[in-house]
Amino acid sequence: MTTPLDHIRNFSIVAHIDHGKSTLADRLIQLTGALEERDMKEQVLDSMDIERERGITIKAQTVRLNYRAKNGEDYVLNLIDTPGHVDFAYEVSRSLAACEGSLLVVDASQGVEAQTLANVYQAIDNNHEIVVVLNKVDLPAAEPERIREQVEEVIGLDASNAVLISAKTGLGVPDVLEAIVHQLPPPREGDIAAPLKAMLVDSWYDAYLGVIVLVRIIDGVMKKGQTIRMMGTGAKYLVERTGVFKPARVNVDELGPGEFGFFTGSIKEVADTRVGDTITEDRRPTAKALPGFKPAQPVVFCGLFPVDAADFEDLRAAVGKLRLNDASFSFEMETSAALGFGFRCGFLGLLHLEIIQERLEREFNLDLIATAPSVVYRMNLIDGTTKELHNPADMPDVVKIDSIEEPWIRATILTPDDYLGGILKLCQDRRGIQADLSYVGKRAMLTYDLPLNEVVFDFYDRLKSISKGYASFDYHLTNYREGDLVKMSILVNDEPVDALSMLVHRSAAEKRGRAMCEKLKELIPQHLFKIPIQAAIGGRIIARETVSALRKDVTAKCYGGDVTRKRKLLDKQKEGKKRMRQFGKVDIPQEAFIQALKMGD
Ligand SMILES: Nc1nc2c(ncn2[C@@H]2O[C@H](COP(=O)(O)OP(=O)(O)OP(=O)(O)O)[C@@H](O)[C@H]2O)c(=O)[nH]1
Repeated sequence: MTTPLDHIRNFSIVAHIDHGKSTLADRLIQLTGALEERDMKEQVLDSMDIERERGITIKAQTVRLNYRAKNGEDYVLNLIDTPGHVDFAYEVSRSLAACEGSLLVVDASQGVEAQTLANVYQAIDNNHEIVVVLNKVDLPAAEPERIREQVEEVIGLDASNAVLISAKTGLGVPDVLEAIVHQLPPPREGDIAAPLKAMLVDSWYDAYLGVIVLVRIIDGVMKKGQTIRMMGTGAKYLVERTGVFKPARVNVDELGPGEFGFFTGSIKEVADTRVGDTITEDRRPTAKALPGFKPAQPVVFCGLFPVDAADFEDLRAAVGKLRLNDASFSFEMETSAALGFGFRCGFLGLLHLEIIQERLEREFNLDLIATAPSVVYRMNLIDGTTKELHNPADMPDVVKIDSIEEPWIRATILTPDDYLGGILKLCQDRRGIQADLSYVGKRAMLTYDLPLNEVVFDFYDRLKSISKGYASFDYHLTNYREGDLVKMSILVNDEPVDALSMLVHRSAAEKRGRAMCEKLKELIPQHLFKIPIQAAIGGRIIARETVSALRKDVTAKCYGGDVTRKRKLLDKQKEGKKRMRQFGKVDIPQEAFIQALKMGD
């Protein structure tokens, strides 16, 4: 039996990272009895280990909560989880498009932050009703009244009904459930007699069931035995199972208007499902498809190579597996003169890159070398064509290039006033153009336009260190702009190392070249000969360092017959070698490829 529309509430939780979204979600699940206490692992929504360890949420999930309100009525509350990090802003936007309301969680000791703003504006853009939740009122530093005013002043939301809670102790959380029922609207439309119309919200691969597709039903019903059609791709599938997450998977007979749930059918790959696509019944299709979404585009690319060339096939299998569950991660084979066979991989951002790299190393036990992350450049060629460049090594001959365009972002940074000077300098050094500066209480809110290429390396780390962790940051891509960009090559022992080449702005080339050479000098161990390290643009050397030659044998110290000691030292040396790659005659440690890019400006 399906639930009447006016007894359904579909909502998400939007918040700045660490303001307590997952803790609140856990509490709501617990209070509505969706999980037995003993099954209640901390943060059940963040199912993957890495997510739990890092305390971030990657995959948007949804949970059905059954709630008997104080008025005695039974409601179905669907909580749609959204990730909080900027790299996954796209997933946030599509989850929001599938529901009618949001809980805006703000840490009452911290106040409004950059991602609070970015996420709540997206909810407002999706016509959401919003319940303001001020969390962490148990903390001595909490100032709920001040933060309530701040929310009204900065975001322009009415916060007079704000719910004051501690997700940690549980204080006030029952009021959140009442607020969901009384302040958020039921689904706006939904005709059970109409042809099936459902939105494809998400999909992922499950080892037992194959591809699981999360849907939001708009009209009609979805049930086992139906042949459904994906209107965007035209593909047809037989529905084998329908169900909901509580958060454990539970089969149901059918899904009706306004409801969230999943279905399975013999869908082979996640790539066969397009998020935002409209699903209808093949026999009786709906007349009009939903507007749909643009697919998430990778914005950062890097090469991933096995340290040991013999691991290439394992790497191929591993990236294939990861891709099954993450359509926003892309890869294609790449060969590098320096690193051999590997893959050029595309990511939504740097965090996404780090997560994938970590999963490959940890879950698949691979030792990897990641090359310099690069953004996607547009090359306008003299012959009138335009080429997208994902890899600096593929840069066309300069004489063929008319102009190069690079992606720009608009960044919002909130920071205590004390650190403003340092942050302005950082943005200026990264070719930023200031668009606005205003104040949110005692904090400065900075808006900057920046080239993405200057942000992908270590902008976020630098921002955090300059502001001692107090500044918050969010960005979105805006447009492509022409830039005076050149390809800088790095030569080690006179051999170009293609994996270290990068595009840089001409004005920054020398500084960056020098910094790279200095860093590499520290990272490359001494050999028995002198190793020159050079940075070059075309044939012109712009920076140079030398690793001096090593004279002594490490074992020379162990005179006499202490064989074990000698063996230990040699083993240690071997251990150190494991994560090195040989280039010509030179061993370069794995970490050099990422470390060399971190500039201490
Ligand atoms: N004192 C106190 N701490 C809280 C409260 N709610 C959450 N926390 C803590 O704040 C930290 C962040 O909470 P999370 O629920 O992981 O935050 P989140 O917003 O889900 O973070 P992401 O999933 O990374 O976006 C955790 O260490 C929580 O234990 C609260 O009411 N009081």
